[in-house]
Formats: sequence, C-alpha cells, structure tokens
Amino acid sequence: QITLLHGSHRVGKRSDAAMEKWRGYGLGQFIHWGLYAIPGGAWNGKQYNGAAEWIRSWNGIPKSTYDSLNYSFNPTAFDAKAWAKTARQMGAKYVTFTTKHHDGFCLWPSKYTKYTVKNSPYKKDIVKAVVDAYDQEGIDVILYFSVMDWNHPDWRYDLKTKEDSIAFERFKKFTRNQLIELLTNYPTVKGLWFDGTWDKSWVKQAAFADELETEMRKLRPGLIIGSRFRADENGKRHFDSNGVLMGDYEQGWERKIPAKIEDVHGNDWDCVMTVPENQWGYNAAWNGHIKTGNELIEMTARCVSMGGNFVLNFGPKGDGSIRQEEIKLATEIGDWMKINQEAIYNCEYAGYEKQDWGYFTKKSGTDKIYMVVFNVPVSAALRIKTPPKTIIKKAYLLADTQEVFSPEEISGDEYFLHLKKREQSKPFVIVLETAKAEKGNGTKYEKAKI
Ligand SMILES: COc1ccc([C@H]2[C@H](O)[C@H](O)[C@H](C)N2C)cc1
Repeated sequence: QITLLHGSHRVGKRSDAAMEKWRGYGLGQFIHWGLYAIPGGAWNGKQYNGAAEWIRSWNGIPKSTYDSLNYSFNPTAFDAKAWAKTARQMGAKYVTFTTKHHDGFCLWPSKYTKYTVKNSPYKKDIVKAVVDAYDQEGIDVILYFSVMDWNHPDWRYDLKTKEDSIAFERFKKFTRNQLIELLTNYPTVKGLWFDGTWDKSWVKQAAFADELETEMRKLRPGLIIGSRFRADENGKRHFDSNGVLMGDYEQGWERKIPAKIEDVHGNDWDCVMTVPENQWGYNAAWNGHIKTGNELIEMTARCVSMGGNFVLNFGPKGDGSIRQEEIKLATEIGDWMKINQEAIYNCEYAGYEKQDWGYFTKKSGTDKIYMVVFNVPVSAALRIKTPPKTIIKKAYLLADTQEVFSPEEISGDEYFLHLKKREQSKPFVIVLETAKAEKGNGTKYEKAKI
C-alpha cells in the first residue's frame, strides 16, 4: 500500500440507493450520435471500414470540411420520444448518450463554445430532448462526455512546452465549465460516462481531475462516475497504484466481456457493446459479423451472471432515424425480455459453478436462482452444482410455472434437471427456489451416509 493523494477514495462497492439501482439495471442502451452520422463512414463516395465516429481522424479526410458539418446538421427525422420507446421496448433500464464525442461537437447549446447544435440548422437542445423523453419512459440517463476535444484550440495530446501548459489550463477550465453546465442543465441525469481520457495531457491532471470529480459529486449527490475519468498521481488509470478501482464501477469492458467471475475483482462494471465488430457512430456499410438477437441476449445474461450490466450501442443516422437492423434487434431482445426479464433485472452473481448449458443469476436479496439456458446438452440433463448447505425447494420454467422439475441428486450438492425433449429456438429460464439447510449440508446424499 503506497500513500496516494489522488487514487481511489473508496474500497469496495458503493452501498447507497443510487448505486444499488444502477447495479440492478442489467440491460442498457448506448447511443452514439453526432456529426459523424452525416458521412456515415464514407467520404467522397469512398466507404471506409474504421469506426465511423473517428472518421475526422482518418488520413485523407479534410478536417476543416468535417468541422463545417455543423452547418449541415439538420436531423429532420430526430424524435427522442421514438428513441425512448425503442429503448423501452427492448427492456433497457438506462441509456448512455453522447453529449460531445471526440470531434468536440456539442449536442447541447453550451455557453462555452460556438461548436454546438445551436450553430446548426437544427438549433434545438438535443440533450434536453433525450433526457426528457427517456425520463418520461422511466429510463435513467447517463451522459457520455469525451474529455479529448479535437475542435477546441486549447486541446493538447501532451504538454511539451510552456505554451502547451498555458493552453491546457484554459482547456481544463473549459472542461470543468461544460461538466458543471451539463449537471446544472440536466439535473435528473444519474451519471457521467467519460471517454477520451487516455492522453498524457489529461493523465497528468490527477489533482485537477480528482478535485473536479469531488466537485461534481457534491453538486449531484449520488452521481455515478466510472473508472475511466481520472488517473492517479502516478498516471494509473482504472485501477490506482494500489490496484484499487477508481470511480464507482469498472469501465474497461469495451466490446469485451469478462471470461470468468474472478476477472471482475468483486467490482461493479458495465460492458459496452457494438452490433458490428467496431462501429459506434452510424456507418452506412455494416461489414463483417453483425451480432444476432440471440447472441446479444446471451451477452446480456453472461454479464448479469457476473454482476455487470450489458449496454448495447445504437448509432442513429444523420437524419435522426434509427436503422432498421437496430430496430429489429431491439424488438427481438425486447420480446425475450418481456418473458424472462425477472432473471435479468436486479439480479447478481449467484455463486454457482458455471455450467456449459448457460448462466446462473440470482435475484438480489433473495435465494431465488435463475438458470438462463442457451445450450441444451444431448442428454437433456442440466447439471447444477449448488453452494454447500443449499436445498432446492422448487424448480420450474419461468415462462410456464406449471412445468415443474424434480432435481435428481447425483452427488453431494450436485443435481440433474431432466428436460423433456423439446425444440429450443430461444433461450429459456428455469427458476430454482432454494433455501439454506439448517443442519448437515442439505443434500439427501448426506442423509444416505448417516
Ligand atoms: C483508441 O481506441 C479507441 C478510443 C476511443 C474509442 C471510443 C469509441 O469512439 C466509442 O465512443 C467508445 C465507447 N470509446 C471507447 C474507441 C476506441
């Protein structure tokens, strides 16, 4: 343990109500929208394969021409209420929305720069429209904010000269002003999702970022900020120099999911995921593998089974409409969630040994276990290895509670659930109502030995 002034200020999970609610979301929506949605991954008729929201940074793209896209931003099909309905239909409990991505274009009328939606044909406050629409649907809002800002003259990648430092001091004030502005304009938002914080210039600002995080938390008690906002005074990010998680949850799972429970180190975490391999902003040409509804349902169950949230990204088009492929996925996931949401919302790591057929989740604060089944074995027997002293009182299909199972005990704390032969086209959930055994270890097997 080394002494740190600007490391993590908390060990272990937050236990307040705001974080408990966040922990129980299970499924969220990410929305990447901005000027990059206008070119949609193409420029002068040439389609590029990189992440479309990074097009300004690619070779051959005239930066000043890109920067002038604010004068053509007029999303006539933008309808925040329709977006929120799609999210509700999918079963998302929260949305993370890009207020400003790396290109610096602000989707709210910030007082601190001209590079905002106010100076576009559209004019209106998009962040407000999204916050209000999602609030009305009962879906919590988290604001995505990129510290790195390619448009701002005082942004620096590193601080090499005195001039750099003078400019960056102005940039730090600008960043603080925008963050206080967002938290003031949109007081109902539950958190901030930071990005663009890996460059040396920002990593060197441990004290400033620490103070700013403290100021934001004071302004908005309960505010949720992940591990990506700030580095400690040794430049350590996500985990400080003592290996303690920075911020309220681990934000490192970008387009990847932990392989096993040990990899989450007992922390809260979210996984943010794209539908194609790597497109956050709208790209007209989706190439490579496009994830299916079943794949995304499995990722959701996998994240929840290890105590995390799964956040699926949508990249609306330049006109503000959501592409058909994403609507279709939201509908498919939503149809499944309507039947099985009990196994996802307010659930956590069950402490059961992972089995090949799928994932265990546990309803927080109860002994109710869910088996989210994806791969029925040829034996049609689902193996269950319970923690010691566990009694399985009842086992039944969530979608049809009349379909009851009697677990066959095969050894101490180990059972088979025998499924009737059935065709499985969608994952399904089996509920285990369990209890702690008073004496012994609660299995018939144990009694047999006595
Ligand atoms: C350098 O590699 C990066 C940097 C930033 C990203 C950004 C994406 O544009 C998107 O906003 C994602 C959430 N974020 C990590 C992705 C890859």
